[in-house]
Amino acid sequence: MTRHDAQAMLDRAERIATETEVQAALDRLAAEIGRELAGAFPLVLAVMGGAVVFAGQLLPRLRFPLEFDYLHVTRYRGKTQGGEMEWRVLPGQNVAGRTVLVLDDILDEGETLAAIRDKLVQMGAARVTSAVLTDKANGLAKPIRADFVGLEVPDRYVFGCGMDAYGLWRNLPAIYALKDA
Ligand SMILES: O=P(O)(O)OC[C@H]1O[C@H](OP(=O)(O)OP(=O)(O)O)[C@H](O)[C@@H]1O
Ligand code: HPA
Repeated sequence: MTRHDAQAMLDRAERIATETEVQAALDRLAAEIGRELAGAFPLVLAVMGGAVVFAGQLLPRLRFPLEFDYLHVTRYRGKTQGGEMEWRVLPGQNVAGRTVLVLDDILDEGETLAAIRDKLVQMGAARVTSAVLTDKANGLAKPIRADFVGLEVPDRYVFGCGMDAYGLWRNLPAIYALKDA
């Protein structure tokens, strides 16, 4: 896709959450997470690459001791339909015995987060919790619920705030839905 195509995609998209709404959701999420996990010295794991913006904006709002690390798993790979799960970076061995907080940008069909939870449990995590910036209201019986949810998004392909559309626009501070999705 060219720079022109990328701009045209954004111009045709519908904004579904403003930057102000995203920032308010982050404030609320941080407060909720603090109430639940402040005393747990959690290991916070960002799911690369979609969680990069969410993690970067949430972490400075968490005012308690924690450790940070990341894992990388993908199943969309620049497409708008999920496929086979590909682990690129496994969680480190430091998860054993820990309370873990997984951060991801979106809970869609739930396959990715469920696989991460199963992996962390298998690796000996004492407790696995999760926070997602967005939860897609797609009516599916998802295999996992997130403990902390920033914003509900409609059943459309969304992008911005770390989420990509065809590999693009993770850098937007607001959330958009593709016109034709
Ligand atoms: O609930 P699901 O239907 O499993 O989808 C959610 C996952 O899909 C996206 O990752 P993607 O595979 O696009 O990789 P990315 O993080 O590099 O964008 C997103 O970051 C979540 O991890
Ligand atoms: O709607 C979406 N947008 C971006 N990434 C995603 N990964 C799963 N669903 C989505």
